[in-house]
Amino acid sequence: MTEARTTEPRASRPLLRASGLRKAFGAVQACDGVELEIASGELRAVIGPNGAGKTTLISLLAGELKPDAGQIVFDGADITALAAPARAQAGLARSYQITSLFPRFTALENALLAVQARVGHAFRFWRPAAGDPALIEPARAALARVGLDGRAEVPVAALAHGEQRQLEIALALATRPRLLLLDEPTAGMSREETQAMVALLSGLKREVTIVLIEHDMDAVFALADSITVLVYGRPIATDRPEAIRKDAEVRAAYLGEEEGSDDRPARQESP
Ligand SMILES: Nc1ncnc2c1ncn2[C@@H]1O[C@H](COP(=O)(O)OP(=O)(O)OP(=O)(O)O)[C@@H](O)[C@H]1O
Repeated sequence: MTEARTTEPRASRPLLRASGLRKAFGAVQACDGVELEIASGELRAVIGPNGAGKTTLISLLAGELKPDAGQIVFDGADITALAAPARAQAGLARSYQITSLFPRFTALENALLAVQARVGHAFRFWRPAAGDPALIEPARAALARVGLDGRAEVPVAALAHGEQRQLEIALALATRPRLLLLDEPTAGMSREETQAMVALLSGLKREVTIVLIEHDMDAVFALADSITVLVYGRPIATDRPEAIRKDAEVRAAYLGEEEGSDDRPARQESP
């Protein structure tokens, strides 16, 4: 790891700091000089119109995309040059927008694979760890944490969509992250499933620092401690939810509302 540690005292420094982060795809500047500070224990929502660069930002933070410029410091260490697996080992986990589960394996088998990856058995694939309590216990605990303990033996393909999304979060938790990056955890969910996901994330708050990309504004305003609004790859505002709700520039740029037309933002859905 590149150990360019800062001299800042741990208590006062942010858990994650991105500075001058840039990423272009051809002529599209998807991430255009992003500055971001995430405090330990906070739940930060990142919102913005389609194509604003939210997923690109998460991929840069997770180490799945290499920035053209900029720096990412996690817990005082410069992780900019680290690939995704090393960032996961350092405590930075991503849960995916597109499902990354093994559909024919059970929920428990999927969780076991995530725990195996954490303890360094990732490439002894597929050696079921069914008899190993050191793996089974954390795998079952991760399932219980997301409310799937009763569904451990069910193949992923037979789980409801909402349960699959819960399982994705369990897999991320199985790596014992300090920072969890969530890309649209409620995408494609029914109203009831969304409510269950909001309850789950509400329970996880404080246990783990969370950066949440989300289009469902009810979920965002229910969960976020603070909100960053991205437009054309740039944060145009970062503030507490009440202030974001009232911010005229945010409403004009993102929420598409006439100033003062409503007392809360319109709900935006994924396409
Ligand atoms: N791999 C890629 N190759 C080329 N262009 C890309 C790639 N990934 C993203 N882009 C472009 O970068 C811009 C930002 O995309 P990104 O997916 O990060 O936005 P987003 O805010 O997550 O959008 P959405 O809300 O629709 O998921 C878009 O113009 C998109 O077309």
